[in-house]
Amino acid sequence: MSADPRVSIHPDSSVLLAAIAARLITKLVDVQDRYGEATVVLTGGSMGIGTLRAVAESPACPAVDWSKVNVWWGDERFVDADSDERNSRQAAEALLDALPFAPERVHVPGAAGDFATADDAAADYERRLAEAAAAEHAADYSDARPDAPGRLPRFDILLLGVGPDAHIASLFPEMAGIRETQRLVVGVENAPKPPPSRISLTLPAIKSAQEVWMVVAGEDKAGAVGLALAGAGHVQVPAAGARGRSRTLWLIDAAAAAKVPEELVRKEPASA
Ligand SMILES: O=C(O)[C@H](O)[C@@H](O)[C@H](O)[C@H](O)COP(=O)(O)O
Repeated sequence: MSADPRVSIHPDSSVLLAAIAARLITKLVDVQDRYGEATVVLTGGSMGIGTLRAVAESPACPAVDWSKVNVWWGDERFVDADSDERNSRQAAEALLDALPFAPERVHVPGAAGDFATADDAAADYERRLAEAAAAEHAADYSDARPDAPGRLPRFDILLLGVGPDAHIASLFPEMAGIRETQRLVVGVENAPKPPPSRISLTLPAIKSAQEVWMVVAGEDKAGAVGLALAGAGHVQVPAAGARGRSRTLWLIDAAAAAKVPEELVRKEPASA
């Protein structure tokens, strides 16, 4: 089961980021109302980190009980733990350090100093996901979630940026990661976007999320966005394969929307 994409276009990237932040806060509050906790999967890049900064700046930020938010990463750069290139470190600076997140709920993928290879760190991350899935299974959170797949905890919202080549997380066109159908996490070497070593959820893991939100801005993304929404194959255009179980939301600015098929466009009010 997966949801067809819906597209929401905002005039520019700063309006877009504020709108994504408002939407994310509202969604986290709704999920917490229902289950007592909520799970978000973060991503890197300017839009992934910009979203977190916008959440921190939002007046509605305190509406979320941040101590009951579970955090995972859709991908991480396999570099030393204290490197500024780490998605998790950038996320900490943008949002997590300023709020009362519970350390045991924040699941940072392994770093280069702790594992010999990105594959080793990926295997560790996959094991931790399975442990979280098993723990959830014993708790109310999963009782309310009969559709949760066995090897993954439930992901309520999974954020993805999109590269100009249409990569998502660290799944790049034509490479092994985007072709993976069994493993949930892979180590990636020779990524075309630096740094070259990375860890990434695979498409089956991404597609387990209840909601997948694609957060994209800039005219250099228009081609990738247009192809993805026109239904290209996911091996060539990884972003085309990203789908949530109940919602697939493309939150994009006008520049990135230049090549979106007209029938998919749903205009947001400028003030949204
Ligand atoms: O670690 C990373 O580099 C990312 O997770 C990557 O998938 C990113 O989200 C896209 O490249 C979009 O990045 P921008 O938002 O900066 O264009």
